[in-house]
Amino acid sequence: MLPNTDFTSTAAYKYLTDHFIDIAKTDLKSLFSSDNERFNKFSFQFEDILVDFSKNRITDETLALLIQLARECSLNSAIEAMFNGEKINATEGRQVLHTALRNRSNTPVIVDGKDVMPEVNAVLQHMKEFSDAVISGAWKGFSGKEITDVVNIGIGGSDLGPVMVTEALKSYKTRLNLHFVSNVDGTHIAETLKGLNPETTLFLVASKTFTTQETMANAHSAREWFLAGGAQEADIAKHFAALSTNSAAVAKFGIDTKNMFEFWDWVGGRYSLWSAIGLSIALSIGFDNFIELLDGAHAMDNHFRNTEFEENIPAILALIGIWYNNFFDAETEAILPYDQYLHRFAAYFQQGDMESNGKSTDRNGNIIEYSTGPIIWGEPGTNGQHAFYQLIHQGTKLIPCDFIAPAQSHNPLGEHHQMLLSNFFAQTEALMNGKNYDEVVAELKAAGKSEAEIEKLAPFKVFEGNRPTNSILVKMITPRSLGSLIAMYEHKIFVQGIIWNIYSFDQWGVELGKQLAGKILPELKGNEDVSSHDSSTNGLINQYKAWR
Ligand SMILES: O=P(O)(O)OC[C@H]1O[C@@](O)(CO)[C@@H](O)[C@@H]1O
Repeated sequence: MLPNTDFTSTAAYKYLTDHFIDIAKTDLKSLFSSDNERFNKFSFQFEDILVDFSKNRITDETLALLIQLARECSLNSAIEAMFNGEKINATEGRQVLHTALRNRSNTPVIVDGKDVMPEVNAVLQHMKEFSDAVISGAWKGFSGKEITDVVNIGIGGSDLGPVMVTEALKSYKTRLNLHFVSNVDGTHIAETLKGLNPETTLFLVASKTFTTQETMANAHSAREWFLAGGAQEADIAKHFAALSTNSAAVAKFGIDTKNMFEFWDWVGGRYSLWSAIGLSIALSIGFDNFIELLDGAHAMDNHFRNTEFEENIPAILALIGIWYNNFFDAETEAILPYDQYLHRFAAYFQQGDMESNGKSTDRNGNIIEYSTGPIIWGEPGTNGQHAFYQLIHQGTKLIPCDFIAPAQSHNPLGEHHQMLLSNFFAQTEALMNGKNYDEVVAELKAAGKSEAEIEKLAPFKVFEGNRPTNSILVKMITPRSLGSLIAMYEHKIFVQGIIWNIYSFDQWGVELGKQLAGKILPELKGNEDVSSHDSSTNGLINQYKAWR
């Protein structure tokens, strides 16, 4: 069982709350000027990943208290409960074992009395054989041609992870062209299928439940498109594979279960890219690179499980996040990758974080009185600088930011990478140091501005500074380092859920909308006006009917 501590009743929380004014009176500029060792003290290197959390509003005292908070919330026993396969996803009665999918040391992982590693490895072997065959061209379509295009049909955790990883690792791409269809909006599959050839297209229907409305609708449309292209029912086996836990539903759809890649209920959708859901990744970058991805995550798992919290990177990032979320009332966190290949990284963790910790009921079933999961958002740098950095620098909201960048680019073109990195380094420095009034006045004077102009303009050019950031510098984004980076954030999310005393691995909040959509869908069929809802919903539906 998970620990069940109300973190607001802990001694650490009480001390942090009672002394917040003093503890939070941290001026980053003075913290750095008074401690030459601050960077060395508040940064850790994990393999080829440097995590610099020194530009945060923390002191030794703050960090010690936050770590005490983690200990008072029995974080260690919670970590062991997860890795040991306890049913910590209590409302669904399931274990949480995405770590077993990348358990490259193959130590036994017992689920309901049975070591699951043999079946994990069997699926990996099946994924290897299949991806090798398709990539090599040995796998032929119904007209004898090799596959050129792979379409992954899935949504949420059956889409976001594969999209993010295949984009992030585009430099490792095989000859196959990967496409992703997720939205039930017909445009998504219509646009995707344009220009594809049924003879050389392979569909992966990715769905843990194999019941998700969007995915089933897209899969049926893909099937119709395929059969309309000259193929017979029997040819489906050569062009459709299923990634799911639900073999009965797969068979009912008409996919040969020999082409089914299984995973299990103890894998959460948003934690499933390491599973059969990662088949599109293996096809995109090759199976060996997919294994590298797993290796990197496994290395981070070992770090997280075996490192004291004082040097535990996911735990420290989690605790710093709680410091801002629960003591500074920050409501969002920005993930800002200075790497165009990582352009879907923040989107991935919108599901990863917000579907895990967007909860308001604690593990006792009581309504929570404190803040839990942050709003995750972000775009690659430098684009974000030309879109929303105004607010981050001079807005009224505190937005803790994670800046991520690779030291080495996969596209070393002229000075581009140095320009990118100069911005990466400058932004966190600017957010920390700001620019005070006197500095602004001096700058305007040097620019020849009159006293009147200076008096008018200066207030608008002041930067408060003291705005916190983490800097994550990766030697190069490789399958291994990306695997470690993803696992680092997964464990950060886990730690925060434990301390907030919530269940991070169910997602009941996605059900009500789906339920109501199921009721409205049949009402949209006929032409008669509807009156079964509130006046807004009735009005909208009836106007739709009038216009369609
Ligand atoms: O993989 P599947 O079962 O089709 O679910 C897709 C997604 O739908 C959810 O919103 C759950 O309903 C996400 O948690 C999940 O990743």
